[in-house]
Amino acid sequence: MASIAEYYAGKNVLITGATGFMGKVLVEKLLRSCPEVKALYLLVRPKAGQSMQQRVSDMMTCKLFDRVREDNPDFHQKIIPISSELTQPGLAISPEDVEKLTGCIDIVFHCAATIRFDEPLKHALQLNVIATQQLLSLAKQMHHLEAFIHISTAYANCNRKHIDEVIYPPPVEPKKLIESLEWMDDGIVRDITPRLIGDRPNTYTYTKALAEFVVQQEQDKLNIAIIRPSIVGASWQEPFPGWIDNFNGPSGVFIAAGKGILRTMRANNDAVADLIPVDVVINLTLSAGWYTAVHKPKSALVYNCTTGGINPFHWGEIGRYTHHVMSSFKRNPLEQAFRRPNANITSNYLINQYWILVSHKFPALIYDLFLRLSGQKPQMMRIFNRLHKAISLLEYFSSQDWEWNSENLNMLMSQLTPEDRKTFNFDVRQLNWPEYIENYCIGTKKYVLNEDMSDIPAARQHLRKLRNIRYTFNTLLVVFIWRVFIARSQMARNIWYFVVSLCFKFLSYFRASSTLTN
Ligand SMILES: CCCCC/C=C\C/C=C\CCCCCCCC(=O)SCCNC(=O)CCNC(=O)[C@H](O)C(C)(C)COP(=O)(O)OP(=O)(O)OC[C@H]1O[C@@H](n2cnc3c(N)ncnc32)[C@H](O)[C@@H]1OP(=O)(O)O
Ligand SMILES: NC(=O)C1=CN([C@@H]2O[C@H](COP(=O)(O)OP(=O)(O)OC[C@H]3O[C@@H](n4cnc5c(N)ncnc54)[C@H](OP(=O)(O)O)[C@@H]3O)[C@@H](O)[C@H]2O)C=CC1
Repeated sequence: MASIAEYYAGKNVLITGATGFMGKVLVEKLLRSCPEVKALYLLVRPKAGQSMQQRVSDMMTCKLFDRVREDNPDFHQKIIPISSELTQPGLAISPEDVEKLTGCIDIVFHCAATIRFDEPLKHALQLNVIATQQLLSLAKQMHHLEAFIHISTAYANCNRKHIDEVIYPPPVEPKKLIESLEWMDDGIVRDITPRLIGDRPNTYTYTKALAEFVVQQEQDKLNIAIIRPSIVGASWQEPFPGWIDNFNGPSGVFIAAGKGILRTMRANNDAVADLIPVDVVINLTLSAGWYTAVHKPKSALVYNCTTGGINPFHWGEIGRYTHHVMSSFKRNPLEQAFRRPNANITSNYLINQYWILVSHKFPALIYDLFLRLSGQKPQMMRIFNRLHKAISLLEYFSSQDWEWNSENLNMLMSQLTPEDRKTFNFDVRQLNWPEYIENYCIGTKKYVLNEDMSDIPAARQHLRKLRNIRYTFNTLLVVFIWRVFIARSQMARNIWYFVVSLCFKFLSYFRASSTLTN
């Protein structure tokens, strides 16, 4: 039987969401580990004044592609951008491109989605469900299609505690919902959204669940697999450790903590932090593509791609044992930190609120006052308000535990040759969490914030300065409080005089004894 790389040799692959975090890693891995792949057709839209060609060219200059560039400097010849806006009818693909795609595509990877937790329902539905439906219609017209791989999320069914590798009945029939929302204006949709999403926390998980159902409806006509990753984090090994390019999920939290902005967060210390490295997800995705095309399972296979049941890591291990995120950022500090990194995790609402007041709002207020007095625009309170909004949306995921079944993932691993198991490694039993978190933190510094590692001595110096400012501030605060206290209490005054006279006596004694010895 063909190995994975042999299977992809000569194949034309269609990828949506290639400019996104996971899409880029998928493109890179295909080019690097399946060098005989014929062509990658990427559905890309123009964005922020850049044409789709410009965006794809920029993407290929990214450091992520360094290894591919070394192996094959002409790799860009295999990349064919296709203009497409997924929220438009027919995905806004030109008739000529539709003809080209239907004539040549062998396998589809559908990664594109809106992953925002606060996305208005209509837009999330348009992109995550309707676009998936349209892509499936296009896929059905493809003459040689062998597999359709849909990227979902392990949290699509987060209203359940135990999640099997099955497609659960949708909360509502997608077609009916689409029809009903069509005539409603945005205000009405916003008002009824909480009732519609029910026990799910946001429109993202709700629409991803609907998308799974839409995909399942096509399982008789197409060879389908669904990949459900949990919280996708920086790369573990490939193409190099710690690659990450966004603020989503834990990355933004780590950065905010490293910058000394985030000092407290609500999470259940004992709950599993189900992080999964992006390279693991992509290795599983490519393996599932191979298996689906070669073995053509009778019905769509779902692969829960999680770590909790295999190699668990807990939120408490990030927060409580300071050798992880905090110590990593002390060893490799971020530039221009607001305060020294020192974040704590608590599951207690009141304690968290207390620390938000003392460690977030109070310093922000003082800093903004300082900015105002020095003629600058206050900004810290605004930053904290945004941080609190983001954190409140993440807390749902950091405060609970889920249990995912991973039978299909294990079955797939057993089907791989020993060589493929190494090249397309998705065995997270070997993942060393402290090392992974350290590389993750360094990755946020290098690839998200684009900070130079050679600036670390200056960043350390800045942290020392912050520590001295803190000591000075604390001393002044104690003296101030004491002075206020002294002004109001005779007993405090007596204690103060006693301490001062004791110090005075000690100094005189010290001076006298040093005069004698001289
Ligand atoms: C030290 C102890 C730490 C312990 C805790 C660690 C981890 C956190 C806990 C839980 C993580 C759970 C994650 C669950 C994931 C579920 C899995 C999934 O299936 S999907 C994908 C996950 N999706 C997301 O993570 C998206 C979440 N984000 C959003 O929904 C939105 O970004 C938002 C939070 C609602 C904020 O929206 P807003 O409009 O205010 O901002 P923008 O997103 O438009 O961003 C504007 C601008 O700011 C930059 N940005 C974004 N976030 C941050 C940040 N945290 N810090 C700094 N800067 C940030 C962003 O890049 C934009 O910049 P620019 O305009 O230049 O592009
Ligand atoms: N990141 C995570 O933690 C997790 C992600 N997932 C799933 O993985 C998949 C990929 O996520 P991730 O890479 O992190 O997401 P990103 O937000 O990084 O990427 C989203 C991709 O979708 C594309 N896209 C969005 N809207 C449109 C549109 N209207 N037309 C064309 N393309 C569009 C984006 O293109 P553009 O650059 O033009 O905006 C981008 O390429 C998603 O399906 C997500 O649900 C699942 C679990 C966890």
